[in-house]
Amino acid sequence: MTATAGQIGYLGPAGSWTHHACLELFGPSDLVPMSQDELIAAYRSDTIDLACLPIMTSLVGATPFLDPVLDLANVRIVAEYPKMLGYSLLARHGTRLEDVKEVLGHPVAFEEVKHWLDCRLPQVRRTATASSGAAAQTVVNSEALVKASIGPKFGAAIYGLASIVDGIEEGPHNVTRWWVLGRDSPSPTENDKTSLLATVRDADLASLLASFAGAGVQILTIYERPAKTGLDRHRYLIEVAGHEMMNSLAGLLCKRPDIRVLGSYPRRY
Ligand SMILES: O=C(O)C(=O)Cc1ccccc1
Repeated sequence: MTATAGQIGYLGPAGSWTHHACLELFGPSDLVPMSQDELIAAYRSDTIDLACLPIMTSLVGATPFLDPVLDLANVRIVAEYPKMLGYSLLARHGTRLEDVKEVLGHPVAFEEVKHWLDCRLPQVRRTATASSGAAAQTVVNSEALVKASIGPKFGAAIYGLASIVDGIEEGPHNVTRWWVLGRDSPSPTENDKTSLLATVRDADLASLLASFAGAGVQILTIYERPAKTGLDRHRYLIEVAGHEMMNSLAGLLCKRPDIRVLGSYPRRY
């Protein structure tokens, strides 16, 4: 799928959780479904204005989308979007639960419904797909009434499927967090968050953290990610309260040019 400037790329196809998030955030106009690689490439080459990706969930932690975003040389996070997800099992009309021989879904989705699948469909084959939308699309194109997909219920309306069981997620605590990537950080508000990236040797981690405390910058959370250059060095996604224009944070960033700003945006949780 190609896109022109002015459009919003999302992990597609239609019926994915990311489609669902984008409909809530932006409405239906200008949304362009893409694969993960297409989305990253389109954002990098400026052929879309915004890119929406799920980067972590409260059950699974970092998703496979986080590191490719952190790998981008130029990235601006312009919004975050947290959402509690309720999963459904979708199948072609006429399929009964006892007919299902194969369940399709995104690997992250499988972890979020693992408990239900282990209890109710323990013998059924689990097949990974690129998204919940791709899973629903495969099910609607299948011949026999033996496949089902896991994902948002609205996929049933999009593909003419039936929702045969709702509420199969492990919950009610499973929240997914999306980032919207754009070009310019939004102006400061009363309640912002800034995402930072630093790669340091393990021996230098304590002094990195001390520099935040010394500047009076409140760390909200730290995600350790592989630096990919050896075992004794890690990449840290550090999220702090406030906007990058805030004096305390701006002062810290002046003193520590090794800390990269990924974006400042209104804090949603
Ligand atoms: O598979 C999808 O529909 C996605 O958009 C990715 C995803 C998978 C699981 C939880 C949240 C997002």
